[in-house]
Amino acid sequence: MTMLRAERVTLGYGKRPVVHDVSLDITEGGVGLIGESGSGKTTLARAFLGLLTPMSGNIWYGDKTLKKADLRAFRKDVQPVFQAEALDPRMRIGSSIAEALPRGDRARVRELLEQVGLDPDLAARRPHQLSGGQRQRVVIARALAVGPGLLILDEPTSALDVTVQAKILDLLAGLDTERLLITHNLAVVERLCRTSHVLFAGRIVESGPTKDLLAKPAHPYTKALRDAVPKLGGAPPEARGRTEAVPAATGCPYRLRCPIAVPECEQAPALRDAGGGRQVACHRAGDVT
Ligand SMILES: Nc1ncnc2c1ncn2[C@@H]1O[C@H](COP(=O)(O)OP(=O)(O)OP(=O)(O)O)[C@@H](O)[C@H]1O
Repeated sequence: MTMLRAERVTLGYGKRPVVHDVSLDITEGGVGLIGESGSGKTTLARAFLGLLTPMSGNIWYGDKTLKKADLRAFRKDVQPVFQAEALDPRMRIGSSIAEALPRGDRARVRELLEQVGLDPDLAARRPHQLSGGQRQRVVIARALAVGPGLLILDEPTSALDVTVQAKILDLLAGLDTERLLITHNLAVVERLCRTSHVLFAGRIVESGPTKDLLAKPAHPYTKALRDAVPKLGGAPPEARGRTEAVPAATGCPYRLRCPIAVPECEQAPALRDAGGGRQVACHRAGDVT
């Protein structure tokens, strides 16, 4: 079942588009948006939350566009999970969660704290009296308060150390709520997202089942992301192409960094079907391995 759908969405600030002609469905099993800083992940998430109106294209919620949807129902059903730093430092944890509940139901606050693996007595504390991992659990409890069908998570674990990260990922994996997850961390999408989309310079360059995409990337950028994951005790990742080059304004946006670019890449490749539920925008997709 598709909960939300972006249909040929272009997004920007002022007149400057930063996400170009993106189509994607939020389906069961978790959907990941992967890409480096500035690739447009947060911008796309803001559009899915109804906080940014597309310059063109539509966001569909069921059979209605967000412009026409019942926004009260939508706001209950689709909840953001913000970074833990967004918690009000002056408010007690219990009040922060109660604020999200109708009539500030205190018994429900305790239930929610238990659901995210926290001692309900922590409700009396303020955010600075909790660890980073505990704070992130509070943020998740707050998002779950209204019983959403979909969580939109922006780097939910990036501020945490690896062992705490793993516990938060276990918690998220155990929830029966759908999720759209934004991250630059491939291990996170591997754990939580059945399907992933790789964004580069505001364009989807590759999509497909996460496992297949990481096992056998069809786009050189996906491969570079995968190969850049540091391995403990391993050699540093091989530097390929010019990793610092800005995206090309014309043709394939990745071509200035791409180690296998050819003159044909001056023409922008379309996102095309690559079989097995995968799509890729690369003239050299067959040569990436
Ligand atoms: N409020 C804003 N006003 C103008 N430009 C913006 C605004 N927010 C983001 N941008 C620009 O839009 C582009 C995409 O930014 P976005 O935050 O969506 O990327 P991101 O992939 O989420 O990056 P990060 O991982 O660093 O959060 C960038 O070029 C950024 O400078």
